[in-house]
Amino acid sequence: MGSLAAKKPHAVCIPYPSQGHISPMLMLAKLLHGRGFHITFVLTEYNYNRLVRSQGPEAVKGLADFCFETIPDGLPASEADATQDVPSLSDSTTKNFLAPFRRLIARLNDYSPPVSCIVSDGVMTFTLDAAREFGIPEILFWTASACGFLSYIHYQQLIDRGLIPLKSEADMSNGFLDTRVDWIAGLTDSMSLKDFPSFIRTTDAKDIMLNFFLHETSRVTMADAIVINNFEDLEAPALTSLQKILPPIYTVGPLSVLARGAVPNESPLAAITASLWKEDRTCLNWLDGKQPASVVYVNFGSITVMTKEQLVEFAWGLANSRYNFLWVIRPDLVKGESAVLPPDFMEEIKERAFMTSWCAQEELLTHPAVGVFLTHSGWNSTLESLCGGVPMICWPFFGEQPTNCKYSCTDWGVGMEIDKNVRRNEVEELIREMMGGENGKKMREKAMKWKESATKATGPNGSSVANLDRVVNEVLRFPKKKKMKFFEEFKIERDVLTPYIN
Ligand SMILES: O=c1ccn([C@@H]2O[C@H](COP(=O)(O)OP(=O)(O)O[C@H]3O[C@H](CO)[C@@H](O)[C@H](O)[C@H]3O)[C@@H](O)[C@H]2O)c(=O)[nH]1
Repeated sequence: MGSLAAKKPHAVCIPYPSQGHISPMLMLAKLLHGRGFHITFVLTEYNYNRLVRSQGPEAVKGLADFCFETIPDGLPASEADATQDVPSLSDSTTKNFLAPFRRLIARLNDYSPPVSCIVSDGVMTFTLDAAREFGIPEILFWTASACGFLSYIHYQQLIDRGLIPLKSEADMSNGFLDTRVDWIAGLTDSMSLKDFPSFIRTTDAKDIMLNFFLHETSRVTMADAIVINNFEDLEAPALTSLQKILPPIYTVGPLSVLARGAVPNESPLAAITASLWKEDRTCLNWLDGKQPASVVYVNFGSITVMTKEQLVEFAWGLANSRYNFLWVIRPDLVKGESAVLPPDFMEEIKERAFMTSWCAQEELLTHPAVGVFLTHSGWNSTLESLCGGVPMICWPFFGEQPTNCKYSCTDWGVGMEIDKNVRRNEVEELIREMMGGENGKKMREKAMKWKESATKATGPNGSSVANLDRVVNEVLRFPKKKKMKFFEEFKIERDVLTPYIN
């Protein structure tokens, strides 16, 4: 190993193994590479193979100083091009990932610049044990909203107050979820239980996802710093609260904007994308022929599933609105079956719709023809929509999506929610209101304001740029001695936690 290469800081970047986490981590990795880091990007074997199938072998070839490595995910082998079962995968990350991850770092230390820091997904905190063992700093990357993070962190308090787990299944629908939660500093006052990340909706104290988040959030305090895909103006109150209870937390987003132009077009890195499905780029050409703000864009991200009845309600709502629409239907969108739409619907919409199975969403949301985004409120989608100045119709599916939806519809003033039990009339009405009504106009203006704010944060002298430089210089390159006071400050009650783990 040449002496220059040996001196290069080496960051091992490891995302949680699903699309909504891999994409922003890849952007962060590219930004670190641009700041002089040797990068090892760790994928599960399953996702590595998917990336090769969707993008070709070039996608993972990398560069001499930007390498892809794999670890197994501990789940039964599969060649499917579908999102894995989230509870099984999450459970496996806590049980099966540490040993191969540790072996990978030891192996990397033998033949590349020694690993000098870890950049890990915020819900992959097993990596903190490896960082301790190798005596290197680690930052956690929280890929979702600050309001989502703050809500997850308070799961334990919801348990302590006897609010969760739910006492019976009836609590899901008898109004109990409307219970106000107005005692968490930094969360909007009108929060109720239904706005919390969805894993509280269980009667089982041993529920895998409830316990996964209790476990993960109890360990985040061990990190040297936390970075979040966000910008200061959007979530100031939640960020201020998080700052009081966590290690230093830095907003470094929206990464999709910050990463734009960070890699020169001629660099082989520019072509590397993390899309696990093959992108259909022809939809961008279809949009080119449409009037400004005249198209409804529909996409539910990489994990959402629905019943075929729900699919049909969305379909007729879209058709009856009479607007043009571009609908991305993932092959695994409908639970347990393929997504088949009625022939009369296909006939009805053939002149004014474009349907495909996966697209270059971030690019698409900056297209002037897009008027509204019908979304599941995943955090990347929400940010990409704000960065495109596009208001949203929200149909949250799970995780912190109800929290993102709540904020989109209230504090950020950019969204309207569709009832879980989706009906075609409601879809039609909301589309009409958003595309042609007074509310839609106001929300579009508000979304444009957030777009300006995001552009400012990621532009020259922007807060996200400055924050990224601070993390790089103060934490990753020249780490100070670890401060262990956070545990005491936050008072995580491990004894209370224990019964809920395992
Ligand atoms: O046709 C498509 C559909 C999606 N995407 C991209 O895929 C990502 C999807 O991410 P997101 O909108 O956050 O949705 P999920 O895939 O559902 O994301 C998971 O991860 C997010 C970040 O932690 C969480 O906010 C969500 O709740 C969680 O479900 C985005 O960058 C999209 O641009 C495409 O490029 N093309």
